[in-house]
Amino acid sequence: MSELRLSGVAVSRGAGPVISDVDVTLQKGQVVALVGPNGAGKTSLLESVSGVIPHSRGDISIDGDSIAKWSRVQRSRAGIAHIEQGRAIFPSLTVRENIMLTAKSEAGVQEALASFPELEKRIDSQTVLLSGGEQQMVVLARAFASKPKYLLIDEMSLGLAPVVFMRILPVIQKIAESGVGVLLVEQFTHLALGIADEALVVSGGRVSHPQGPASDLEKDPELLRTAYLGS
Ligand SMILES: Nc1ncnc2c1ncn2[C@@H]1O[C@H](COP(=O)(O)OP(=O)(O)OP(=O)(O)O)[C@@H](O)[C@H]1O
Repeated sequence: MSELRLSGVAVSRGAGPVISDVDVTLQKGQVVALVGPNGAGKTSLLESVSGVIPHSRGDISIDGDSIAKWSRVQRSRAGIAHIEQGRAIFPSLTVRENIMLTAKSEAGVQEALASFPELEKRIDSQTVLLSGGEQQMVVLARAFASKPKYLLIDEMSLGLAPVVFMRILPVIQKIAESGVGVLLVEQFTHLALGIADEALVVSGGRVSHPQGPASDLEKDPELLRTAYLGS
């Protein structure tokens, strides 16, 4: 089965677990939104999947193989890409040079650019000269050029106006349609639910609404509010 699976995962930081008992299944081509209030443990969870920090309980597997003991590099080679919070670009490099870091060849850059037409005209600009939204496109293009199977995205909208982020969302959707499983952590909950196939809510270090159709939460503000409150 081609899927990234978290089963009963807990992640500890310092004194004890910041998030526990999380089950997530992410299939290729699917967008799963992981939403919840600040401090709920979303970033910690993504970090435990890509191997930035270890998980303390449960199991994480891809395509049926446990990756619990794998290093960050092994997970990345197996196809897990992680866009961490903040604009992780190299500002003094051009857009082409940034994408080349993962694409490795000019053909790979061209292939990535086909999904990011907005970047084509800026390809030889220094990335620092781009707008915040364009810089996030570069971050996405670089992740896409690494040909991930699973892409973890942590709050790409930070520092962006919703209207700017709304230009990025269809690109994330297109990446998923190309066969990548996307686990999306996003502060603009409704925008994330709008492109997600499935969603779960975490609150107070627990899953307060288990993974299910994103439309259930999108259409029912009371259900979403209750889940955010953690009850
Ligand atoms: N490096 C760290 N060391 C110790 N505790 C941390 C560390 N990073 C986060 N925490 C704590 O872990 C808990 C979960 O934080 P985390 O950033 O994972 O949540 P989040 O849901 O992503 O929140 P936000 O939306 O604000 O980023 C918080 O109580 C936070 O204070």
